[in-house]
Amino acid sequence: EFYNETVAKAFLQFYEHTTQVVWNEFMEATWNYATNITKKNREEMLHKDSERSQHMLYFGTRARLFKTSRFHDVAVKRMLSKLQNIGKAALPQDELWEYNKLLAYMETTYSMAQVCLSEGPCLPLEPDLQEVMATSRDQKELLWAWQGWRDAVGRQLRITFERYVQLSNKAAKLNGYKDMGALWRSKYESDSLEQDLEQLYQELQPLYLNLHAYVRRALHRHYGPELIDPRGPIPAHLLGNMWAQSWVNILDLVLPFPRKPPEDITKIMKSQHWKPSKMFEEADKFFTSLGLLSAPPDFWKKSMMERPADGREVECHASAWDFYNGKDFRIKKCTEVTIEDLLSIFHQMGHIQYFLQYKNLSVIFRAGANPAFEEAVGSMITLSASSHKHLLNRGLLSHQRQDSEEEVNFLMGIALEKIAFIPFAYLMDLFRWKVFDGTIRKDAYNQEWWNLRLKYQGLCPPVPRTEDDFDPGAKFHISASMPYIRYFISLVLQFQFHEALCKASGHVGPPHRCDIYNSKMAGKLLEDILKLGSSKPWPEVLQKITGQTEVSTKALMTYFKPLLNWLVTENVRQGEILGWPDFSCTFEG
Ligand SMILES: C[C@H](NC(=O)O)C(=O)O
Ligand SMILES: [Zn+2]
Repeated sequence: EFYNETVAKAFLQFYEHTTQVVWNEFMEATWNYATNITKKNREEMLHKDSERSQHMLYFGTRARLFKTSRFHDVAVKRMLSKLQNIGKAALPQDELWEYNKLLAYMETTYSMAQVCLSEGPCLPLEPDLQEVMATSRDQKELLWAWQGWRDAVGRQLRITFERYVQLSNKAAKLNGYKDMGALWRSKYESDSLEQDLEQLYQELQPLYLNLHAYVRRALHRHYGPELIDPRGPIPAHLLGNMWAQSWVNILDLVLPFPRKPPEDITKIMKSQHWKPSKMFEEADKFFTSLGLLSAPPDFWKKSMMERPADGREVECHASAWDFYNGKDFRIKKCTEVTIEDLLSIFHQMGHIQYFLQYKNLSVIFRAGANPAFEEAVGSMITLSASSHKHLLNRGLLSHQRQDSEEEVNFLMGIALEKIAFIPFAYLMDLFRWKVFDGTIRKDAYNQEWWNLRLKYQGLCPPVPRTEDDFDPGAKFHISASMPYIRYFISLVLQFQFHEALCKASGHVGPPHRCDIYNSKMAGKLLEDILKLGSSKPWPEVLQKITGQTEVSTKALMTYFKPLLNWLVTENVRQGEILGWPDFSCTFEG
């Protein structure tokens, strides 16, 4: 009966019916652990995970038995093929148990790590060490936080990570992939993914090189020639962020027109007594203004919007959660009242909106058209939410007009977030794909990580590194085994979405002045694709929203054109060298 489509449909119905309970219990147990890290909650999570894995194994192996080539219903074929990918559930019981324990160990080590001052308090990453990296202008203090974090996390994970790679690859092979990198890439349903990504990177590189050269000059001005070589890489601890993945926090050091500093929105939020709950309501209002759905009661009742004050150990890295019962959706975030966190909440609420829009689909299709779509929704809304027009309209700015110099300052702020991120978002999985396929061997993990950081980001470690270090492990997504190429693709996609929705909203003029707030037309365009979940191949979904089937950098380049013009002029005027021909990392002192 494995040729019989009716049997297949009954099989899928049975899957649907049993899955929601299994997945809901698994999500609850994982949530309980992430928001209260105790041994008991860890055991409960591991137990629920193995139940879910057994369920996946049962249905995954049976889905493989159906001969679907002559089936008519494309959705049935798509569902059966998705069911066959069961990831780590393919591992033998004992190895799955070991794998889940090492995954929990890595993520917990990251979440509980602190860096202790010689005498007195120990500081966690959020908010304390992030705060130091964002606001300190003392390179010794920055180095203390940067090195301390890597000693506390990266070094502890190195051995475990080696075993994680072995078991990941074994699981991937049992799913029919040559290694885990191949399994991760398969989510994009493309046999030219790596070439396409390299092409996108090449198109964006001129933007990055001009920003890098300009920022290097500004840091050279502030920290002096003993720290900054105007023809060399930039030390990685000076960019305002623990991983140098976003440079927004050094805007004050690099402002193109320093006599026209932007208003301090964080200060305005605090003076207006903003609270985390109000930040979530503000983001929710944006979505309902588009005619989209508001977060349901469970969201407001069960989310974790702040780091708990009762001393509980929690995982602070912000994330959005679907509990697979059509009514329970949550965000977990250790929110601080800052503009950076407000924009991060817009991003997370984009995930929630996707969950809400596809909640009536089969559970197999309750995902983004591809992982990058999931990331791009919230980031695209953030482009409107961070516009001068929107912030003014929401009472977070008071200067009515932005003159052309203030506009360059504004675009620089957005570029420090988006353009600085390009090479980081690209190299994170270039590194892991090479680790999984064996190109990068375990005795060179750290050296190879810094080779990529130098090649793509033009960064150097501020102090010498050895193979006792494991600096990639000091980034959440590597400790949490969370793929990252989704953020690189989302970076390009979100500007395509922004352009399409701005057009639908009737916006005329440059894209950086567009705010789709209140546009029901833009909302409808977005709603129609979010409802599809992962039920259709993503090029079809992309075409529905933008008219194109390709990911294209055109919209991003258009958005930053005024800034690139200014940067090129400025860099030529200063006689800047693009890139880092002095490629060796020197260590001051
Ligand atoms: C960009 C990515 N965002 C997220 O995980 O929500 C990060 O934080 O590195
Ligand atoms: Zn996200």
